[in-house]
Formats: sequence, C-alpha cells, structure tokens
Amino acid sequence: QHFSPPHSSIWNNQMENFILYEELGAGCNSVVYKGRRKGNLNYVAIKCTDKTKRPEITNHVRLTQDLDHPNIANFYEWYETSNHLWLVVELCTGGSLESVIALDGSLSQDGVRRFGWHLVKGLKHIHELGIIFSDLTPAKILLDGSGILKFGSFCLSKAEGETLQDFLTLFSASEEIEEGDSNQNTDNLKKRLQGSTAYSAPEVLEGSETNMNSDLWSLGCILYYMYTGKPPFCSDNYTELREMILNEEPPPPSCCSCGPYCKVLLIMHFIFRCIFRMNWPQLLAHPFWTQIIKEEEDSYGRHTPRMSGTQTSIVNHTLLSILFSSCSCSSRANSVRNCSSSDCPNQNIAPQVTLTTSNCTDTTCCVKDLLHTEFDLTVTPVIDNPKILKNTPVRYDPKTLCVPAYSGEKLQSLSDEEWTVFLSQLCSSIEEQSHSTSTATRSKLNLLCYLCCVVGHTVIANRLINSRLVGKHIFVLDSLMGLLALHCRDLGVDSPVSEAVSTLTDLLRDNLRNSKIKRLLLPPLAEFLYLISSQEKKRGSPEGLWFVPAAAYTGLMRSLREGDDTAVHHMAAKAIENISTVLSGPSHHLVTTEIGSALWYLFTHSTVEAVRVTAISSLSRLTRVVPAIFLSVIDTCGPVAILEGLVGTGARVQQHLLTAVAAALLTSCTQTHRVTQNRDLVLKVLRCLESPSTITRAKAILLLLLLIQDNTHTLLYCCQNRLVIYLERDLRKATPLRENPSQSGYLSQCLDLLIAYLSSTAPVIMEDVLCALRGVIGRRHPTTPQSKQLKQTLPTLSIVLDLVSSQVTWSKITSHCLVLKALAVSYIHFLINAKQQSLFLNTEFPFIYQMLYSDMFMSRYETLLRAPEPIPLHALKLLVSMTEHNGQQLSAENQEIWEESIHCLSLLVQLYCGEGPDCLSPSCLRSFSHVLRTRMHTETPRTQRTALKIIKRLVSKHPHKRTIRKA
Ligand SMILES: Nc1ncnc2c1ncn2[C@@H]1O[C@H](COP(=O)(O)OP(=O)(O)OP(=O)(O)O)[C@@H](O)[C@H]1O
Repeated sequence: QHFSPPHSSIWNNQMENFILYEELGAGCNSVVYKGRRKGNLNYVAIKCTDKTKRPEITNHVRLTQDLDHPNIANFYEWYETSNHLWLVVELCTGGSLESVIALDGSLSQDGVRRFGWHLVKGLKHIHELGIIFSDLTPAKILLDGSGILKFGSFCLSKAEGETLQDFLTLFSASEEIEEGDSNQNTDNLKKRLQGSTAYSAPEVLEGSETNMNSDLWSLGCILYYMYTGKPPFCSDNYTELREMILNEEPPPPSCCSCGPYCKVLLIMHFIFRCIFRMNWPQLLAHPFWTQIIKEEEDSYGRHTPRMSGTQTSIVNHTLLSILFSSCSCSSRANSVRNCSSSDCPNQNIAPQVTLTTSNCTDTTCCVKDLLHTEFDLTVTPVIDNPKILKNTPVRYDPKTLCVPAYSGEKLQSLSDEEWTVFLSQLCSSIEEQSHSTSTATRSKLNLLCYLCCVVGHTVIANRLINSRLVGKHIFVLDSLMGLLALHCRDLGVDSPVSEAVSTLTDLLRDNLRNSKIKRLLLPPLAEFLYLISSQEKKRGSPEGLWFVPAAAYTGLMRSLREGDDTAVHHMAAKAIENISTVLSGPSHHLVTTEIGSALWYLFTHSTVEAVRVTAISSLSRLTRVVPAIFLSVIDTCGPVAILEGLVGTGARVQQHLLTAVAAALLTSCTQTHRVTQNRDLVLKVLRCLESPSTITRAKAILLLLLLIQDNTHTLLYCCQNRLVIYLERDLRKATPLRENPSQSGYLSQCLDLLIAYLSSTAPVIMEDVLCALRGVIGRRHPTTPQSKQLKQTLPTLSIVLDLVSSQVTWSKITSHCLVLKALAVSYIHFLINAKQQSLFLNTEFPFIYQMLYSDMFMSRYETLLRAPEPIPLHALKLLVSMTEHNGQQLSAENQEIWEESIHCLSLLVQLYCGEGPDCLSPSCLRSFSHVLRTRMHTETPRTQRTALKIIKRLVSKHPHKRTIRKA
C-alpha cells in the first residue's frame, strides 16, 4: 500500500501540468516519452505502461525512490490513470547501451574502461544498499546527454535475500484481474522473470535466485559485449545457449585493440567459472581501472576549491569511500558497528564488539570491522586511579559522624521514607557545617570520607546524584561528586548534574594555573562528562539532555597542554580517552585537530610511559570517530615521524599507534601511498610481527593489509622480508600464546583475513604474470614495453611461490589451480632465465599455456591437491630450488645440464598434470630417472630430500607405480 501510486483523478489534474514530446522508445506494454513539467525547463522521461505491469512498476518505485547516484537514472514521481501507470524519471537522451553498441559495433578499450567504470560504480552503490539488480542487460542501461551510463529499469530487481517472484506475485494478486486472465498473467510473469538468458549467470539458469555474484557475472558479460559487440555466449536457440553458458568458455576476445588488462579482466570473469569469477575486491583492484581512477581523482582535485589539509583529507576520504570503500554487501545496517559502552555494568570494560569477517567481502571493510576491539575501548576511572595519582585509603570515624553511620548495604535497603529522612539529615549537616566557622573542618572531612566509602554502591550513587545534594553542595563535596558520577548508572533527566559540571568548569577556568586545584577538579569533571556522554548515548539522544558548557571541553584541552604537572596531563588525557569511547552530542567538541596535535605532543614529549599510553590511546579513539584528526597529525609530522613511534616502545603504545595509523589510512589513499613509498616504514610495521604480544601482531597484520592492498610491490617487499615466515609461525602457533585466549582468537581472525586476502590476490598476480607472458608468445624478441612488463610482473611470481611452497599457508590457500599455475609459470620463469628471454617462447610456452587452461588438467589437479601429502607441493619445491639454484649458472654455458634439467622439469609437469598417452611413458620415466641419477648427487641435501620424497610418493601411491618402479 505504501507504494500505491496517486489516484487517477489526481493524475488527470497532474497530467495538465506535463507536456509530452516525442516518443523515445517502447518496451513490451510500455511507451517512453520525452516530457516536461510546465514552468520547468528540465526535461524528463515519462514512461506510460499498461496496468498489467503494476507489480514491476511498483517494484521499481520501491527500490529506486531513495536512490541517488550519478550512475542510476533518478526516479521522480508516478501516477495512475484509468488504464495506465505513469512513471516520471530522469531523461537519458543517449538511448540504451544496446542501441549505442548496435550503432558503433563495439567500443575501444578506453571506451570500455570509461563506460565499464560507470557500471562498476553504479552497481557497487546498488549492492551497498542491499539491492540485487538481477536482470542486468545492455537494454537496461541508459546513456544520458553528457555521456554517463545509468542503470535504468529496476522493475525486476529485488532486495537481497528476497524472492522476486513472491513479491511480484503479491502485487499481481492485488490487481483486480478477471478470472481467466489470472493464469495467463502468472505465465507472463514467469516469462518476464527469466530475464535475458545471454547475460544470466550459470547458477541462475540452473534455478538459483539472483545474487550479487550473478550480477557481477552479468556485468562481465556486458563488458565483453561492449568490447566485442556480442555477448560472450550467443545462440538463437534457448537450450543451446543455456548449455553453452553452463559448460563452455567464451571465445577469448580477439579484437586487436584489446589491451592485456582488459583481456585478463574478461578472461578472469569467465574462464574457470566459479574459481575465477571476480568478486568486488578483485574487480575494483584490477589494474584495468587504475588509469580511470587516477583520472577521476585528478579531476576531483582540480575541480575542488582550495581547502585546508583536514578538509582535503575528508573530501579525499569521501571520494575514496565512494570508489573503493567497503561493500558491506548485505545491507547498510551491516556496515555500521555499534560501539556504545553505555550499558557496561562495571564501567571498566566497554561491551565486546562481535568480530566477524564473514559478512565482509571487501578487505578494507573487514579491517575496519576488526580494527577496534573491546580492548581498545576499555574505560578506566580518572578519579582514584592509582596509575595517575597514588591515593591513601579513605577512612572515617563512625562515632563522630553527624549522620547515622549506615553501612553501604543498609543504605541500599532503606525505604523511600527512610532515605528521605537520611538525605535531609545529610543536607542540613552540610549546610550547618558550611555556615559554621569553628570545628567544622574535621567533621566535614569525616562526613566526606564516610560518603566516599559508601557511594561505591550503584543504588546509593544513583539516589544521591539525582538528589538536590549535587548542585547545592558541590564546593564541599567535589571529589565525592566524582565518585558519584563514577558509580552512577542511571542519570535522571532532572538530575542537577549540569549545575555540578558548570560549577566545576568555572572553578577550573579560575584556577587554570593552579595544578593542585586542577588535580582536585579534573577527576570529578572527567567522570561527569563521561557519565553524561554515556547516558546520552544510552538514550540515543543526539542533542545534549544535560547541558555541558563548551568551556568544560576547552578546560580539558588546555589542561592537556599547559603547565608541567604530569598528573594533570594524565587526567585530561584519560578524560578524553573515556569520553571519546562514547562520543555523543556535545562531546563532539572534543574532536578537533587541536586536541589531536596536543595529544600527539603529549605522546611524543612525556617521559612517563603511562601518560604516553593514555595519550596515544585517546588519539586512537578519537581517530576511530573522525579519522581526519590523526590524518592532520600525519600531514603535519609526516609518516616517518609517526611510525618512528613504533620503535623501542612497549606493546601497548605499539598497539594504539598501529590502530590509530590504520584507522587514519583506512580513509586516505594519499597517506597510504606515502607510507608504502618508504620501504623503511613498511619494514617497521613488518617488524611488529616479531612482537611477543599477540595484539600487537594482530594490529600490525591489519595495518599491513592496508599497505599491501592494491600494491603488489609492497606485498612483494613484505614477502622478501619474511612475511610468510611470520605467518607460518602464528598459524602453527609455534609461540605459545601466553596471553588471554580471546586475544589469540583476535589474532587468528586477523590472520584469517590476511590469508583470505592473499589467497584472493595470488590468482590475480598469477594472471598478471601470465598476461605478461601471453603477450610475448610467438615473438623472438619481446618489444620494449613487453620486456618492461615482464620485468615488472615476473618477480611478483615469487609472492605466489612463497605462499604455495609454505606448508602452512599453502593449506589455507584453497584455489586449486594456483599451485598448478605456479608450477608451470616458475618452469617458464626458469626457461626465461636459462634462455635469456628468447626462442623457447615459440615452442614451449604455448604448450604450457594450453595445459594450464585445459579441463582435463584442472580436474586432475584437484584430486592431487586433496591428497594428504600433495605431490605438487613437493614438485614445486624441487622446481623452485632448481630454478633458484641453476637459473643463473645455466644461462648459456652449460648446455648439457640445462637440457637435463629441462627434461626433469618437463617430466615433473607431465607427471603431475598429464593424462595423455605420453604421460608416464617409459621413455619419459627413463629420462626422468636418468636425470635424477646423474644430477642428484650434486644437489643440495634439501633438494635431494624433496626429490626423494616425490619419488617415494610416486612409487607408493601412483596408479602406475609398477612402471615407475621399473624405471
Ligand atoms: N529514462 C529514459 N530516458 C530516455 N529514454 C528512455 C528512458 N527509459 C527508457 N527509454 C527508452 O525507452 C525504451 C523502452 O524503455 P523501457 O524501460 O520501457 O524498456 P524495457 O525495460 O525493455 O521495457 P519492458 O520491460 O516493458 O520491455 C528504452 O529502450 C529506451 O530507448
């Protein structure tokens, strides 16, 4: 009902307000006109549809009415007349993508990149809002007057998790349809739901509901279509087309203008189907888009008016978050993490944040989710905190007490009447004492001490703080007030806390230079401000329920900077630390770059470790709320000075600093780039993986993830500097985890995330390497750009080799064809070294390449990988060590050894992968055994051991073991 269009009578009136121009196009049961509202110069598109399409139109309206994105055609309004529904949407004068391609035949690589990027951005936005586009075809994509592609019709789209048919049937059912039409209508609906087969993902053709992955499949088909002018699979016959999509690979795009990146992008989409179908992170990270992202960033920079550093960072952040940021993928709600600590029972620990990576498909999003743990949001008291000031225990003398010396338990159990009596006794004693001049002081102190001892009970604290005692007697009881605030859990709206805060603020302002008084005033003020913040958060009130003068926050800030009293500095920093954990309403006054730099100054200049820890922890918490705070510190000091802080400090400082840097870099590509440009800095973060603290190691992993993301060369550098060894150590749990098991759980989550990232990146790297090699097939001498590309990409192969040749990471990397590819490519690499990049490419490479992509190869490989002690891993190790060992020596001089090794390697490849008649043929095996016999004694013991293992395994497990034994 919510989506019912306005009634026909209204539309008849409305109709007079619109002018219809020419027809723009027609669909089945619909005509689209150009139109304009009278008195308005903006043209619109007006779609007039038959009422049988009410379910789809209703669906379109409900899904698009809140969408606002440059790559989605805007919805404006809709109406109903007696026979039609009318939809007013954004005008796209360029027609559909289908009509563009029909005219142009196909697009150039640049065209595909530019248009493809529009589609990527639009679809990403759609997915981020939890919508599945479903029927993604070129006919549904429109081109506006300025050359921007827009997603047009959402008639067959749906919210994630929904079954579209149910939704549409519901609306069909609500239509007043004649009996006889009902069946026909259901049939029509089913037909319409089938969408366009040519762009449907295999699983959808097999009956699954559409989902984000199937949308991405269709997106791949459209990229292919833009490029070649045809969808990847075409046939006029439905059954034939379905079979093709389910079982075949599309012909590789062969257009001469097709650049390598574009080809890889398309190949990755289709070849190997489920294994290699791209997901969002892979798609966004693909080098095909690099140029356009850069162009967009540049033009964004050009068109943006000059801004201060902080503003620029924030804008950059916005731009980047539009382009790259997390795709929480299921719905908006999933991406928001609730870090409220308002309900924590003991005020000591903020509630545990559920750490999960399962919903995240984007690394940045997962890092963001994992970055702050309950440990980072711990709240400790400012008042009576022995780490700030040593306290002497409070005692009182019950005999001379001017009120009944009830114990805490007794006080809690007082009835309302008894409590009122006690309270009035208390107030009148305080009043008397404040007027008297002689013996008051001792008695006053005794009363204060008594109250301090009993207010630790929440019920008593709640009762007192909501009483008239608070506002009236603040002068006498300021530290008591702090204790009340510390223990109170339920603040009444009428509680006079504002009065207390204002009084404390005034006192602080009047005594800014007096450290002794500040030591007395800051703790209660800090407790009050935290109490107010957390209570406001608890009530979900964005506006201040209790008035706090801005001067209170200014007072905290000034206490952070002025004077040289360490305790005062510490108190102010701790106050900010606590408040920033639950930032709400007015406490946003704290989030300023000034406070950021004051905390950084305190961190870098204080000589007391506890103060440094609190300062950097506060800064980290503020950065969690507004990353620009720490970004402006990084802007000012430079990343070198910032990461210097990691060296030679305690684990806690490292943890907070790593967290703050990661939280800031999450939003700034520029700063991330600055860090990765400096290898020393990357190394500093990497070295944190040696820390004995599991939390430090976990945080370092998260920061490293941000640094290596989309940066293969930084990843390569990390691998060269023992990244995989560090991972192995933690994955094996070689170091006993002495700390809290939940902390080691946290480390495992971070490790899993890194491994997941590596396992999704390894195939991409491999594909880039293959792409570089593919370019030189059939060439005697690669061109200069090809050599350059080879030079750049081939070394990155060692990342994959590192990962697949480590027992531990290998078992985590589940992509079945990866090891196989690494095997073959390192073989090629070996050949390149040996033959100095020529000749062999004509003969050897096409063979290997063909093998890599053959079905037979793939199916066989999976079985081998599943074996408990997989052969390929050993083969790979042997291969790697031989490659490393012989690569240089063999270049040209030692032809004999080179040939033998080639035999050996080629045999390995065939042994593990081949199934044809030649595989394991007696002659192959003979030459293999010959190579082993003659070469093995010169090999290192490690290589010999590996070779022996392989042989042992071959002999005992292989189906052709007899032949092998004989050989
Ligand atoms: N917003 C628009 N601006 C300009 N032209 C449009 C717009 N929307 C549609 N058109 C044109 O009208 C044609 C038909 O659009 P319509 O949305 O009805 O197509 P359709 O989705 O194929 O319809 P159906 O599902 O009813 O077959 C499109 O091919 C396009 O040329």
